[in-house]
Amino acid sequence: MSEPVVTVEHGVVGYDGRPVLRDVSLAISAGEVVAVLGANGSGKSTLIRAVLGLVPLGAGRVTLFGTPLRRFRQWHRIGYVPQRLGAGSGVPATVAEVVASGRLARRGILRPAGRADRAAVAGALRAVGLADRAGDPVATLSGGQQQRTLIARALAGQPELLVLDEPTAGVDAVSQEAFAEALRGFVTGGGTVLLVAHELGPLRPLISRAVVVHQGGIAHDGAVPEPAGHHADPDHDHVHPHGPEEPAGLWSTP
Ligand SMILES: Nc1ncnc2c1ncn2[C@@H]1O[C@H](COP(=O)(O)OP(=O)(O)OP(=O)(O)O)[C@@H](O)[C@H]1O
Repeated sequence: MSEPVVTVEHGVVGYDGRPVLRDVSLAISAGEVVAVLGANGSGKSTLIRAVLGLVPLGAGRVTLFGTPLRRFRQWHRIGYVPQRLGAGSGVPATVAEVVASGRLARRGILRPAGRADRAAVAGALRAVGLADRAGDPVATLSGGQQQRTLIARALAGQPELLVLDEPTAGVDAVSQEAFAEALRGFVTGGGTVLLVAHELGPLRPLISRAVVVHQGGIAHDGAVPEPAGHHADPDHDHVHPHGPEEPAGLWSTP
């Protein structure tokens, strides 16, 4: 089997001496689409930020594409979309400029954009359904369109791994569908995805594996849990047991 894209071994992360993740181990293989789920404040963002080296590990080990995190330099292989900034960030850049900034790690700051850069930007804009807004200032877009712009920015770098923190939170239904479509294209092309989500919505059919963070550890690693309320569906086959390990409130967070 090919080398895992991401591994976390006995990861411990805390802020100001307060532990958030106590002992987390995880391995993600190429082509997987892994959703990190869990209640508010359970440490989902902390987990993916630790994977990217944005918060330090108190103990344990992370590798990316087989290389220990501290020696990893091939950041062009990873696209990251952080949790959404608040509205009205006042960025005057156009949609195309923001997406083009996703090429910087590939082309180096000083080299002018070439044909491959322009093609990648155009392709990423098409993938998220924003080709017709390329010249518009980002600030004139809806929140969902702004989020799609950030996803296009990550796609433009033609990464092998996409890391997304709540990509569809507070995003309108049209943008959620557009995002799911873009992600489907990325995965069909062999990409690997690690995302944090509260609600999977239209992403649900794309997710191959769910990891539930609960009380500093991983409470579940496997099939995507059913959303709350699903049991009431008349066609729901009741075959799985309700164990005490089901974290309360997993699907009921706002
Ligand atoms: N930079 C920070 N400094 C101090 N504490 C932090 C910091 N970032 C997160 N925390 C705390 O760590 C805990 C986990 O936060 P994290 O953002 O990882 O959770 P989450 O599961 O992603 O939550 P949400 O679903 O609300 O985004 C929370 O109690 C949070 O308040």
